[in-house]
Amino acid sequence: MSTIAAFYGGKSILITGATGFMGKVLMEKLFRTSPNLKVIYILVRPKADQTPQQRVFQILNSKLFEKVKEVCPDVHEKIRAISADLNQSDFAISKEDTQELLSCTNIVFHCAATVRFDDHLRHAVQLNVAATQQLLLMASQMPKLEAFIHISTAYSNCNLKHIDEVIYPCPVEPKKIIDSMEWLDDAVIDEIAPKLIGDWPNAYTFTKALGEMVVQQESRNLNIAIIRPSIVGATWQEPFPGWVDNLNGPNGIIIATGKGLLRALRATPKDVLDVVPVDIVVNLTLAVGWYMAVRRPTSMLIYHCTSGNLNPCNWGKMGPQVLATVKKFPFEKAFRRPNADFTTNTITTLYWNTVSHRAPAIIYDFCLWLTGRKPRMTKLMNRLIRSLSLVEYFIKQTWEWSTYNTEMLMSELSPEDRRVRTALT
Ligand SMILES: CCCCCCCCCCCCCCCCCCCCCC(=O)SCCNC(=O)CCNC(=O)[C@H](O)C(C)(C)COP(=O)(O)OP(=O)(O)OC[C@H]1O[C@@H](n2cnc3c(N)ncnc32)[C@H](O)[C@@H]1OP(=O)(O)O
Ligand SMILES: NC(=O)C1=CN([C@@H]2O[C@H](COP(=O)(O)OP(=O)(O)OC[C@H]3O[C@@H](n4cnc5c(N)ncnc54)[C@H](OP(=O)(O)O)[C@@H]3O)[C@@H](O)[C@H]2O)C=CC1
Repeated sequence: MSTIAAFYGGKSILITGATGFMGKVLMEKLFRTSPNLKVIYILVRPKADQTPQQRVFQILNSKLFEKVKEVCPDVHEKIRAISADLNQSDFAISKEDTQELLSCTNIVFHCAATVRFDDHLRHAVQLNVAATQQLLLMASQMPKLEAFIHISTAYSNCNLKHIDEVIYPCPVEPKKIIDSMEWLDDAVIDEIAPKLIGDWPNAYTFTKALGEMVVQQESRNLNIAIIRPSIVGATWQEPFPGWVDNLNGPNGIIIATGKGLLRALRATPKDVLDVVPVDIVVNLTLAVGWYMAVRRPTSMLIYHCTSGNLNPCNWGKMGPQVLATVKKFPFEKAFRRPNADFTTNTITTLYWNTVSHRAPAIIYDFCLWLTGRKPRMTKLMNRLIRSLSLVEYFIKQTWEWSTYNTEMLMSELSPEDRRVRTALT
């Protein structure tokens, strides 16, 4: 058994964001490789008229957890869904549940966040900054806590071109932002948000940077690490290739290409696109949890989970591979046969958006209308074009991330663990 997997045996683990894309894969890996762990506490909010327990039941019965049921048949007993809402100042967790979390937790993985690029600043601050501050306060009251792992993003300092594994000071003090959100109304926040966000592209990356500052300021005597993944894509190997459950990041664009919706994408073929599979991010996350708890570094460490300088992939390689794959494995109910190409400037992008995206959608909807069916393609195409405009910032430029700490950690792993966890190189 791997040293890292053995480490998590008998542990009580708290995961926030466990119902999300990354959180599910993290939870699955823990149950599959450390079935003798004691318990995984997950903070779950009620959603779409499902109770937290119903949501957990649905996740455990999904394809992602098929292997877990074989190696950890008592998984239902080992998962503790705690009703919580990180939008509330006290997380709306009951006193009993809070007491159990504080007295039992050994490891915290903080994955929860709002990852939308168009979120209101108030919501992004509450979730990505204030909730992190509140969780750190809780963690400081956990006598058995061995490590606190905070998931940030490699783009928290995307206003810089070269990013080291350090925390960069933000121009605004996080506590002041949190306090001001409590008394400013939405209209005023909308007015001042662009000035507050400054040269960050959106509220998401700005509040993730603030969240890192809060982790640094409120670390007290906690044993903390921050992980910064770049663009996280579908699973590469574990528990099986190609698993994804959302349209975020690359997923929506690849699916839109496969469905024949996307015909033109503004990107420069030679530019490196920094994508990492979610199982690689999770492997690093578990390795960091083990390293921080066992080796106890004297200071907080930041780990970049990026592929650009270890195993670079550029658009000129990624694009044709995606096209070939979606042609080889065609999507059901595709709008058109997949075919797409890069545009390299605003004019050609506007032209192809009109000719290949908007016009065919309008014609298709007109036919739907003529035949008495509800038009829907124009709305979907506009959503896709809007999504592309929001991710364009991340596509049209490249960054350099140093990976010294991540490579140092890899060198500390046993041969067995290194075999499993170092697919980045
Ligand atoms: C040769 C050419 C080959 C071409 C192929 C080559 C491919 C190669 C690989 C490509 C690599 C690209 C890299 C991208 C860079 C990512 C940068 C991430 C960097 C930071 C990473 C992070 O650290 S964090 C990352 C996660 N954070 C996001 O990535 C948030 C984005 N996202 C949103 O911020 C919201 O999504 C946003 C957009 C507001 C919409 O918001 P919205 O309200 O309009 O839409 P919603 O998402 O709410 O979805 C409501 C309805 O729209 C439908 N829909 C949504 N997206 C859709 C879509 N793309 N295509 C169709 N349909 C879509 C959905 O199915 C729903 O349908 P329904 O209503 O029926 O349920
Ligand atoms: N995906 C990516 O490309 C990247 C992601 N990251 C980071 O990884 C982490 C996980 O991202 P990802 O899994 O993609 O995000 P998801 O949006 O898939 O998951 C977000 C998680 O946070 C939870 N959450 C959101 N709001 C609340 C709330 N009010 N109360 C309780 N829980 C809440 C969600 O719960 P619910 O299911 O109820 O909505 C969900 O479990 C984030 O910190 C993100 O910044 C970093 C780099 C890249």
